[in-house]
Amino acid sequence: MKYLIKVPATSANLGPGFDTLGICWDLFLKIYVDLNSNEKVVINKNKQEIKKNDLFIQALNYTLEYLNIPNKFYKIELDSEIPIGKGLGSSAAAILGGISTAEIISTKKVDKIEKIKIALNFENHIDNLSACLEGGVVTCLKNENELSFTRLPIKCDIYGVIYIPTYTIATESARKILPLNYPKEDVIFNLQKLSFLITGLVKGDEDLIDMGMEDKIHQPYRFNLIKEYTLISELLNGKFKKKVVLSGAGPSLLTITLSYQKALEILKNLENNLRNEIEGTFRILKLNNKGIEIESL
Ligand SMILES: Nc1ncnc2c1ncn2[C@@H]1O[C@H](COP(=O)(O)OP(=O)(O)O)[C@@H](O)[C@H]1O
Ligand SMILES: N[C@@H](CCOP(=O)(O)O)C(=O)O
Repeated sequence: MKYLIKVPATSANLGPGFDTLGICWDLFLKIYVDLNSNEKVVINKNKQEIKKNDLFIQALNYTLEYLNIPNKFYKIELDSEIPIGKGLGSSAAAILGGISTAEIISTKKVDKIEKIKIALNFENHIDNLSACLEGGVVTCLKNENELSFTRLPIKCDIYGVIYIPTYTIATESARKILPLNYPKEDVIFNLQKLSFLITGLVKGDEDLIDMGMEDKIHQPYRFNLIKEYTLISELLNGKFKKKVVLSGAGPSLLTITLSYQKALEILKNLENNLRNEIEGTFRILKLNNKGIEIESL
């Protein structure tokens, strides 16, 4: 038996939805699982063996043990399109990829909340995790008593134009720089912006989305780490009246639009104007409404 598991990239936060909102993209960690194997091996697409401390292997082994699966053989090949440490949820994809692979190997069903609970042993970002599992745009809830997520009822297409710098920022360090407490005005600012953003996404109203894509909880501290922010946001603000947010904890920068033509226009403009000034890459991402997919090969 052979399977392909496609685990999507995600952008957490979307500006004001810090630790709350996540969007799922058509960009994947692809996991090829062959159960007709007489060894246990996990390799990358260059046929190099993956190290045991990799999050995928850790989550796979943890889940196999959790499901009480005695030694089974498998050959797994990982082929990832998701850049690591750029704010596109590569770690959430690796963890959920490991959990979903264990599910396939074991033939036991693990429900979505159980998957999140297993994943929380490895990282705490329920915004990435729930968007990756569920697809679409997801809002999530985690406190001492509750763990839940739900997908926004969005009917429109959504395109992200994303700038991916050449350097990485570890999410852990981008969290350490945030304050412990916030002024009431900043919290109110975010609540108001988040309400507009969610309403704009649900109504398919790009003006409301643009009004909502601002934040005072994490971005003012994190933008300082991203030297290209001012150039990119001035261009997008001036020419297209668009807001730029961090994808996750950064360093990637993101704007969203409901029209592919507009996404293309923004992309070309950014590339043409900033080609000689910045080193990273621009690309268009499309909303993925499916979340994790499993195909028999
Ligand atoms: N298979 C893997 N894929 C992605 N990240 C991994 C993997 N295994 C371990 N990691 C760790 O997770 C980090 C990336 O996670 P994070 O900083 O949250 O960024 P991202 O936005 O890409 O998820 C890497 O620097 C690495 O230390
Ligand atoms: N809400 C988290 C999301 C981190 O996402 P990542 O893709 O950058 O790991 C945060 O903002 O810290």
